[in-house]
Amino acid sequence: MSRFRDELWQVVEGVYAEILAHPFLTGLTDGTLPREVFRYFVVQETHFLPDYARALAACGVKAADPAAVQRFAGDAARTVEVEHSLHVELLAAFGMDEGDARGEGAAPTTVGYGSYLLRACHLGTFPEALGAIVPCYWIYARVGEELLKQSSPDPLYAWWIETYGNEPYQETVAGVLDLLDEVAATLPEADRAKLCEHALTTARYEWLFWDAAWRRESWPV
Ligand SMILES: Cc1ncc(CN)c(N)n1
Repeated sequence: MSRFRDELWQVVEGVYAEILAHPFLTGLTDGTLPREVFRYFVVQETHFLPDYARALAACGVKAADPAAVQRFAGDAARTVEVEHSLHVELLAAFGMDEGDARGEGAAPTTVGYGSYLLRACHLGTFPEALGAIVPCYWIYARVGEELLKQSSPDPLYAWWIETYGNEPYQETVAGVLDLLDEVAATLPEADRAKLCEHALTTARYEWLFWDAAWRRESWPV
């Protein structure tokens, strides 16, 4: 039986292929990614992750099913516990703390991506919120799984890869994809199309986020 996730993957897979081919990601696995580019990425993650956690919590508010409410509320908390903490530890490896990261400010792509997620999760329906949020989970899980096959000679990069490639993160994402299939089965075609549109936009933002780090994007004025 065909699953909605397979349909959705067809929508984002071209973007995912570009992500895997991006020099930021190939540089993570072969260890050639300049540390300064990774440091920039970690700083931007410390700006992004609180908005991501807020978007997850807002997505949970929209869910009708108590199990879905619990999932997104729990994932909002885990984002802070696991992902944000990882990035605070990575900052420490660069001799920085959260205050230093805040001092560097959020780049245009970070502001744009966080704002888009918050907008979709606050102003959209539950399926729209889900569409916007799913690529954040799924693309990181696929990237983690793929990169873990090679890992990295750089211990900092290997640590980052393991967080997303390892079982706990993969299991979390598998649960969200089961939920996605269940929800999509109840939706009219027009709502599924909207869900896919949001997913394509956030998948593109995922590419942009890595690309912005690669370019060390800053506000031009
Ligand atoms: C930009 C971005 N997107 C997704 C994830 C995975 N939660 C993340 N940590 N950062």
